[in-house]
Amino acid sequence: MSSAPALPIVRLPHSAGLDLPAYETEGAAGMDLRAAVAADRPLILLPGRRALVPTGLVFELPDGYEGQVRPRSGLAFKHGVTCLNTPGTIDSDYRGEVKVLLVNLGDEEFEVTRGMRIAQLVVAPVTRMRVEEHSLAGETARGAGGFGSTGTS
Ligand SMILES: O=c1ccn([C@H]2C[C@H](O)[C@@H](COP(=O)(O)OP(=O)(O)OP(=O)(O)O)O2)c(=O)[nH]1
Ligand SMILES: [Mg+2]
Repeated sequence: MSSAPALPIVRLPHSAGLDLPAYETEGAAGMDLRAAVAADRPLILLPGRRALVPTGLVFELPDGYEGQVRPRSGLAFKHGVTCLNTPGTIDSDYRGEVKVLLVNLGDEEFEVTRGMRIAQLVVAPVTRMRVEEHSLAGETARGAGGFGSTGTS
């Protein structure tokens, strides 16, 4: 990982003392993001409700990359807690605090505590295209078929 591109991160006061996002294993694709809620005020996520959870961090993603905020499968499996807008998109020119939009799809309330690993950030290259308007779409074998047009067997 020493040759990996640098990801500059600015820490906001409310994430003081929290571990920075980190890859938990050698081959992990995502670095886990931690909740920067107050230690004495955990966030209670009632069933069916959503909340924007602060990370207390500003990312300066290098030009040509995006951040994808993705759910953690453990939280989803054990508690029904996931990211509502998955994957959340962090633009390389975004200089605000990265937040995680959690939703509780389970049937019990869920407590988000300070430092809890609530989501993971995957950094991916972005391809941007120049949009050109045309009057006719080129022909292909598929044509307009979709939504199961090729059958199930
Ligand atoms: O899970 C997320 C998704 C987005 N963002 C931040 C970073 C991103 O660059 C910005 C805008 O996100 P997006 O483009 O998805 O939201 P929008 O509704 O289109 O807002 P905008 O009009 O600001 O682009 O919000 C987060 O912190 N967490
Ligand atoms: Mg947008």
